[in-house]
Amino acid sequence: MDTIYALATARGKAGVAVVRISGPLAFLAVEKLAGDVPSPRRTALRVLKNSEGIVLDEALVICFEKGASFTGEESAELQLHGSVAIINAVLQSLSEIEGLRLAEAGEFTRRALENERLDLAQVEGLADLIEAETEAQRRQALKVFSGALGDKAERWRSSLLRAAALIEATIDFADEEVPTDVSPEVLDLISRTMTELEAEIAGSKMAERIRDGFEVAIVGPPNAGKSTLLNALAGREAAITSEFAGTTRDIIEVRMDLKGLPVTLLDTAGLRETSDVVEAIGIDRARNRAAQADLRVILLPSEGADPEMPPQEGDLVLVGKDDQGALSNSVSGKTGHGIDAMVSHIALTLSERASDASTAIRERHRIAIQDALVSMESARNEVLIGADRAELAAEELRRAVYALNCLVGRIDVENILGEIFSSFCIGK
Ligand SMILES: Nc1nc2c(c(=O)[nH]1)N(C=O)[C@@H](CNc1ccc(C(=O)N[C@@H](CCC(=O)O)C(=O)O)cc1)CN2
Ligand SMILES: Nc1nc2c(ncn2[C@@H]2O[C@H](COP(=O)(O)OP(=O)(O)OP(=O)(O)O)[C@@H](O)[C@H]2O)c(=O)[nH]1
Ligand SMILES: [Mg+2]
Repeated sequence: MDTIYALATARGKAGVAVVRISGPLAFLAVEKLAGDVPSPRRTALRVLKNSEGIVLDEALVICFEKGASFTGEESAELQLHGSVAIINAVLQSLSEIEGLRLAEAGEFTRRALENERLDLAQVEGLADLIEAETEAQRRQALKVFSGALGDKAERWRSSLLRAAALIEATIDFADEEVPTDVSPEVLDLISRTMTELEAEIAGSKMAERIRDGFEVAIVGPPNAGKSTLLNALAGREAAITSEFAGTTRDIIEVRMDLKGLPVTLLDTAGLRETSDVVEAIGIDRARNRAAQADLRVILLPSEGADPEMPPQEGDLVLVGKDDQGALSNSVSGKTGHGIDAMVSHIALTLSERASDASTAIRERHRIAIQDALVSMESARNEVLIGADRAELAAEELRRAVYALNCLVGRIDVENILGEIFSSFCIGK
């Protein structure tokens, strides 16, 4: 096993930079740079020197013994002054030590997985935790990182294994005079587990939304003030505005943290009949994207005007350009009137939906759970057909267990690891 090292903090100037080392030679590397190996898990202030005795930095050094570290391996941290030159000098010195090499992206976490410090779902939670930009994303990722999905999978798994064991027992004792009928208990175990899996699937779309962000589209006729409103929300001139109807053509996207929720706001072309070919393309795009968005803010040019798109549940229909707030349902990108109320409504609507989110946060999870459900459904049918189908029922249950094993990465890991770790940074 190689000993790996990497900068664990972001590149560039910073107060402190952390270099991580993990593997069998981690302590040796510390000894070469710091002169000794400080007591494990205690911060020690040391002067770091390279092999020629040149002082590189005064740093805090922490050693973690094998079996008691993030990776599970012998590891160490060098907490340096965060200067580019110091980081480069320290990384250079480490590279000169025989048996050490620079870590690949996510390699520390990969080792934590291999040493069973984390399961696969936790690794994915950790990836999301590092990516998290809003409060909702942080909470969701932390839940998965702390093992919530793995815990559930373990419960489902043991229910299915128990059902399989009950069935297998009847196969072994099929010759007995009065075999006990286990099917009610088996059916109950399967049904209850299926209900839980179905709930998990139902909430997974919402969990993916929290991960990737909600889309909120601003739609309405040309000149309603859509782009001005977007700019007001974004706090910058993201879209061109003008007094000419038909100014916006492409969809303009602005990513925002809306009261803790990740939201991509979409400004769209004003909807109208037009003979301008390019404008018509823009209007087509606007309609399609807006129809797919999680929520629409439909801007009307005046009170009582017909909405350009039929509002769906949760959509906001507002009259634009109402600078003084003369109307109750209105907004002005120019004066900011009504914007707070609008943002509150959007945040409330989306967070109500977000509360249905499950711990299955990725498509991979949803597919594994769906696979398990298909097998459980078949198992249930076999049990219902009768005792002579016991072997088939047990086989289907084993298949469902296999799918759950994939979910937490007990098996079939290698081919998905590459994809998962490609999103990690070096040093994690
Ligand atoms: N400086 C520093 N801060 C950090 C990390 C780190 O590696 N270094 N982390 C890294 O991502 C996170 C903390 N996660 C960690 C998880 C496990 C262990 C660890 O040593 N685990 C041992 C001992 C557990 C214990 O003492 O209770 C183990 O699991 O055996 C360390 C950090 C966030 N902050
Ligand atoms: N008084 C007032 N004028 C506004 C307001 N919002 C926009 N305007 C003006 O109305 C005109 C059109 O604004 P835009 O934001 O470009 O309108 P739009 O809905 O994006 O128009 P298209 O891109 O053509 O669909 C510009 O001259 C803006 O300055 C507002 O809240 N109050
Ligand atoms: Mg516009």
